[in-house]
Order: sequence, then structure tokens, then C-alpha cells
Amino acid sequence: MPPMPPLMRLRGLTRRYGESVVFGDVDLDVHPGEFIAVIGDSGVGKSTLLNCMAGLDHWDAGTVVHEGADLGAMDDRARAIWRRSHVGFVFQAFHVLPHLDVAQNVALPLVLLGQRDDGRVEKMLASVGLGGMGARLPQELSGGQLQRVAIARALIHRPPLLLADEPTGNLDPDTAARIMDLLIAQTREHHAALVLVTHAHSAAARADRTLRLTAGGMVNEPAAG
Ligand SMILES: Nc1ncnc2c1ncn2[C@@H]1O[C@H](COP(=O)(O)OP(=O)(O)OP(=O)(O)O)[C@@H](O)[C@H]1O
Repeated sequence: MPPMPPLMRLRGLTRRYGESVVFGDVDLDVHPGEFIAVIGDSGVGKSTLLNCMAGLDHWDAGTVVHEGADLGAMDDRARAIWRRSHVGFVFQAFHVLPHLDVAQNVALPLVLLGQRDDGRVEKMLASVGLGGMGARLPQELSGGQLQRVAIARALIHRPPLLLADEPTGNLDPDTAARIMDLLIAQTREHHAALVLVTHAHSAAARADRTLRLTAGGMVNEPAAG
């Protein structure tokens, strides 16, 4: 059988600010359903790379291709439309909208895609441990609960690719461990690929593979132990 084509393929991806190269020559294949952890020194461009993969940032050389579609060839509008249906994004700072209640926050991707809820939001809230909390406002939630909302929102439209940028960075260690359990379990349940940027070795240890971003490209990080 021929090998499965990657969901997303990065080739020679390079990002500069003026004369200074943030990262260069990044090659990466993300396969359907796999969990990749990306680690690297502070400032090496992990968040920038993730934003490029989401089509939220631009790059200076190289390609990002998702299932044959070249993100670099799309204009901003086409990229936004692509992102809506194909990507879920979880940020360190939650990015939950304060004036919408929990259920409305989670339903947002469905609204943007013109899809019906069909009880999906309630089911999703229950599966992230927020059953019955749909009518609450974000200000009434803890940090861990806010990140559960963000995870539910990132997955509600069943995107094949979930990008998470330090999603537990603002949480205490116990809450962080529980949120990581949830993120991994939910990603697996939805058969999504997960690319996680993290400084936490405990989180990286749970990935199918760990890659280190360096100025010169992406290198395999040997498994610990
Ligand atoms: N507007 C800008 N102008 C110049 N350099 C910038 C700008 N924005 C970001 N940078 C630089 O780009 C680099 C990559 O930043 P990025 O946040 O992607 O790194 P990171 O690896 O995610 O860092 P951390 O682990 O600390 O979150 C940093 O060195 C940063 O100083």
C-alpha cells in the first residue's frame, strides 16, 4: 500500500524579521491523527511557526501545503475560509470572548461555518467537564475551565488539525496535567492531528514524536529515558 499522504506538509519554511532569521528551512509532515510536540528555546519562533501553519502569519520562503492546497497561494480571505473549516487553535491566553456565554463561545466556529448545532455544543461541553455551564459568562470561570471552553471551541467543528500554543502555560501544575489529559483524549476521539508547542517535558513525553525547532530547521528530539 502506498504511504498515507500527510495532512500538512511544510518545506523549507523560513521566517525573517528584517535581516534576522527567526527560523529557516523547516521541513515537517503532519500525518492524520498524529500528536507532535514542538519544543525549542524561547524566541526560536515556535509560536510564529504555529501561526504560519494556521495561515495567521506569513513566511518569507518555503511552502505550507494542506491536503494539496498551497496556503501561500491563497489571499487573506481564502486563507480565513480555509482556516475556519480545517483548523482548531488553542492559545495559552484562552482567547475566550468575554461578552459571549460559554455555549456561545463554543458554538462560534459552527456559526461561522453556517452549520447547525444539533445538540453538539451541549454534548461537547459535557465531554470537557462543563456540562450545565453553557449559560455562564467567562468571567465566572476558573483558568482551567476557560481552557476547557477553548478546547471545546477548537474541536466543535471537527477540524482535522488542532494547533495548540502552550495551552497549559497559564495553569497550575495539577490543572495543567488535567487539561493536557483532556486535550489529548479529545483530539484522539475526534481523530484530529495535534501539533502542540510546549515547554513542558511531561507534555512532550506523551506525544507520538517530539521535534525541536532550531534556527536552522526542525530536528528530531530523542525520547527521554
Ligand atoms: N514584530 C517583530 N519584530 C521583530 N522581531 C519579532 C517581532 N515579533 C516577534 N519577533 C521575534 O521573533 C522571534 C520568534 O518569536 P516567537 O514568539 O515565535 O518565539 P517562541 O519560540 O514561541 O518563544 P517563547 O517560547 O518565548 O514563547 C523572537 O525572537 C521575537 O523576538
